[in-house]
Amino acid sequence: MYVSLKQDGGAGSLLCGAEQSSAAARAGSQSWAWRSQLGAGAALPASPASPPQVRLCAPEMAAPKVAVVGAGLVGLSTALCISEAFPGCPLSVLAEQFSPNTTGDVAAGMLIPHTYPGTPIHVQKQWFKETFAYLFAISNSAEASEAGVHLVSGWQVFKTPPKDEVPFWSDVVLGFRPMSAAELQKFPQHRWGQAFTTLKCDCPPYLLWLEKRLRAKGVQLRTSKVADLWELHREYDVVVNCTGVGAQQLVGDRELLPTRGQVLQVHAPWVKHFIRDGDGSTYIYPGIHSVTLGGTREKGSWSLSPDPATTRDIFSRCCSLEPSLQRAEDVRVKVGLRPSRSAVRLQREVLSRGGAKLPVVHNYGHGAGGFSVHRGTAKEATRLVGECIAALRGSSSRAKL
Ligand SMILES: Cc1cc2nc3c(=O)[nH]c(=O)nc-3n(C[C@H](O)[C@H](O)[C@H](O)COP(=O)(O)OP(=O)(O)OC[C@H]3O[C@@H](n4cnc5c(N)ncnc54)[C@H](O)[C@@H]3O)c2cc1C
Ligand SMILES: O=C([O-])CC(=O)C(=O)O
Repeated sequence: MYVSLKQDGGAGSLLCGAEQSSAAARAGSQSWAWRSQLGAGAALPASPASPPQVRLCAPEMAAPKVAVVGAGLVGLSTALCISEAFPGCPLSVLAEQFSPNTTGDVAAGMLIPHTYPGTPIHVQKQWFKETFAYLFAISNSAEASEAGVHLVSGWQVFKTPPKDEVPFWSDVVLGFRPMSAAELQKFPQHRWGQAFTTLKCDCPPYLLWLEKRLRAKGVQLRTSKVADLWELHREYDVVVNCTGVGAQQLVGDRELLPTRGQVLQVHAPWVKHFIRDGDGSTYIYPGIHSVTLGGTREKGSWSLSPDPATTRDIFSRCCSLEPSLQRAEDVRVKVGLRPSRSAVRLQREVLSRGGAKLPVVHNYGHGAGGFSVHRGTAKEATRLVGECIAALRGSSSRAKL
């Protein structure tokens, strides 16, 4: 894959080859030109693997106003992708909560995919690949420490070898291999394991980095609870729904359920490698400033209160994997609700009332794997926003005939 540097409106942006060619394909079907807002972003370095910028020119129609509802990992990364692809469209992020009060602020932010049974594996793999490539570029840039994005190596250990010894994501992470006998000696209760290097996004830093990039691009970030997406139709032309588990109430999605997760964050700076029990119940994930110990998965529970018995249980399970954690200090307990669904909902919908219409793009339901796929799903949501804009243009020019 080749990389080229594109100067545009005063702000450089790195576009990778594959994205440039799809940009050309998409731009071919849209021939508008929006006012460029790129000047505001000139102080920041280029975004790694930015999506294509589509120049749209419709003198007869103002640039469509876009609202992203939700300021968690998914809302912020989707807004960033939209602002990179459609720099002339006024964009706002509206959310009841921002970092440090979102689900991603609880998560370890490890890139180890979880399988969505309702999404084809090749699609999940593509989302993971795009996300990995995007974050790998950040981890290799001078932005890495501010963004909280870093490489981490370690082991996933199993009491009995899994059916799928080589998971679909094995050629995306770095250096995937079976563990050696010497490595397995560290885990006397486990018989088999995988060693690899992956990426981790520490939060809040990663979320704050996304917010900073959005502000630099002139995106408005507003605290606001939306009771009904339709209430946005007077002010916005396209709405993107990234409300996580909040979508259950907002759009009445009964397939979406919370999966409660409790984790501990501890000070144990000597722990440098991640350890994950292959059954997913117990994990130790070292970050830049603390180590995340987990976890739990309680389907259907909406409780955000930490449970002291669960805290003791997590600590004891982690100590049995890594006994040196007995010396860990400064234990903080966090709880979050994973937005669980059989498949991420990535879909266009047109709401209509009394003859008026509001195009909506849904992007929610990332469950336990939001970090692993967020850039890939943000790109797909951005493509769907492009379709909404093209449809608006079509109806605007038909109305003029
Ligand atoms: C304990 C735990 C550990 C995890 N570990 C990992 C991991 O290591 N790797 C990984 O890939 N994933 C992990 N995850 C999963 C990951 O954190 C989630 O998939 C991801 O954070 C979901 O992001 P989101 O933006 O969809 O949701 P959220 O962060 O919940 O954001 C939803 C946003 O929508 C807003 N909102 C909701 N309703 C409304 C409304 N009506 N009006 C206005 N705003 C609204 C909220 O205020 C918020 O801003 C973990 C999750 C948990 C809980
Ligand atoms: O399972 C893991 O490795 C971490 C995670 O994604 C979660 O707890 O949701």
